[in-house]
Amino acid sequence: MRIDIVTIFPEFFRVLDVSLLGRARTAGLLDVRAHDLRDHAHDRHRTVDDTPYGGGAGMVMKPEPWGEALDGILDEAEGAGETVPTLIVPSPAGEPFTQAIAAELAQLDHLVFACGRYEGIDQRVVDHYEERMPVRLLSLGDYVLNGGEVAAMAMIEAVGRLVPGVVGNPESLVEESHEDGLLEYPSYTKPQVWRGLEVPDVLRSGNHGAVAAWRHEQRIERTRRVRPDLLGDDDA
Ligand SMILES: CN1CCCC[C@@H]1Cn1ccc2ccc(-c3n[nH]c(N)c3C#N)cc21
Repeated sequence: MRIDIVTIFPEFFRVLDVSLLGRARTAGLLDVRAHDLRDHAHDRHRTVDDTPYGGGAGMVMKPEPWGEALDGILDEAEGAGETVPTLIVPSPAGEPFTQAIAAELAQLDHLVFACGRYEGIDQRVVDHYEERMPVRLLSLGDYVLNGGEVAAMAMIEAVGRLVPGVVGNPESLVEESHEDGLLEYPSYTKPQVWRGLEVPDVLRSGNHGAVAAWRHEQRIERTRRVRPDLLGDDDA
């Protein structure tokens, strides 16, 4: 999978050079490229924002630098005969980002993240590119961030780890929280007793059926307690 990120803070994504996603990049499973939006602003101050039409506080990101940056990525993809990438725009006004959407995006060949700042990106950027490529406005959650970078990072990690081959043991992706609508079961490791707290006996029983049943019951109980909204009416 190729992932392009357009941002005024490309250095923010250097963290993607480490850990699991860093190894995936080295292995060629993920091709992540961060682009500096200011490289596409050609005035002396490399200006990417301006005052909002209609007045109001704050500044809005100008459409021209976005057009030049996104055209460059699209033109390269089209020139290489690749499938048209999907544009992901992190936004508090977007559709809630979920594990199901992460799994859907992990099937695609090429994602482009447009990370806004200030009060957001001129609406005509989304309107224009909806004519050229699939566009998804996605929200990380119901709270306000200062820009799209943190959301893009979270989405890239959630999607990247689902790309085949990135996670060494695909089994570890099964029964994760939200993977099948339930929260994950509690995990334990040695020592058997820590500060007077013991590992549940069933986990040391060697009875795999009993362990599986206990873990499933723990998932349902934890989901019912913490996230009853995830359960159907007859399970809540
Ligand atoms: C604060 N400032 C004025 C109010 C509107 C937002 C703006 C800041 N801002 C600019 C671009 C941008 C993109 C995403 C997000 C964002 N916030 N919360 C989420 N779940 C997000 C996502 N995903 C915030 C952004």
